[in-house]
Amino acid sequence: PSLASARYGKDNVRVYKVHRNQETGVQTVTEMTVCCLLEGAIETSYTQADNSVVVATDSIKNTIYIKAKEHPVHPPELYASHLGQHFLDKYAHISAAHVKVVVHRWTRMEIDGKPHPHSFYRDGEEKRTVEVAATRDGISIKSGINGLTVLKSTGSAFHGFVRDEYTSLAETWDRILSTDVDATWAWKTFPTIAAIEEGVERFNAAWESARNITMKTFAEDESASVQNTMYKMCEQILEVVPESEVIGYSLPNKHYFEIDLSWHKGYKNTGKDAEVYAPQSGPNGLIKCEVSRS
Ligand SMILES: O=c1[nH]c(=O)c2nn[nH]c2[nH]1
Repeated sequence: PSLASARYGKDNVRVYKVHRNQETGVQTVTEMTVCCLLEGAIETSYTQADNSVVVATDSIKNTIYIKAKEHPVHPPELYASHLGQHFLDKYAHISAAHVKVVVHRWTRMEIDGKPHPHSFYRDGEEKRTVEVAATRDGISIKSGINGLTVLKSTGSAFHGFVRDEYTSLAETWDRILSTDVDATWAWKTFPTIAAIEEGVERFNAAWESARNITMKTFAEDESASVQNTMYKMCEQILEVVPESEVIGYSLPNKHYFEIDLSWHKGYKNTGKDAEVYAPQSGPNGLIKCEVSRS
């Protein structure tokens, strides 16, 4: 047997960092969960119990905190790139560092109509994500939004699909559409950290654009299907984020079933009279796509 692939490191490293503006007293917080895995000339640690090539996962965990102290943690793309590049610079036998950063929401409270200097709340379990692969050929970055749960009560249809002896689903011109948005945008590979720092504002701008495009398209599109609506989102993000190369979406179709209540005093609760629905935990549709620039 031979080792086909190997990477190891520390997962679920929770990091919090505060920035204190001494002049204004305004404090800003970032909370993230980090996974950092290393690849390289580490085969003998698996095949021959040779630990001399192992940067301990505990040391990797320490490095995650130290790099958060040394570098900005926002935008997460910059922090993840600094963290990944560190392992290439420090350990000649490491060929790649794979860093995943999941940023949690701490939205500043507005108290009596004013932003509070040091109080925040979790307005949703939506996450901002970054996956970085730092290699000696450059740094590839995939940014994303995960767990943004949305629903529209109309403006969604699904008809004209294959109808055969396996089909029981009724066609609809007016249905609820709900999903948990998992969107990603992969950047052109950056040759160096310097190239990333040059124009670093691109990352926050892209996240804002992707989030706004997702919500606006979801809300305004007279959706013919999840497939077509998500494709429209991809087209727009490619256009608005010129350095993006591939846009991906993975959208569960979280069904809300009509409930026929006609057995009870002839209640009308289906079709255009439907008001009370049964939200389904599963099964759910799952619609995926990746759209590239060319
Ligand atoms: O938007 C949808 N796409 C599908 O492929 C599908 N299949 N059942 N319902 C569906 N809704």
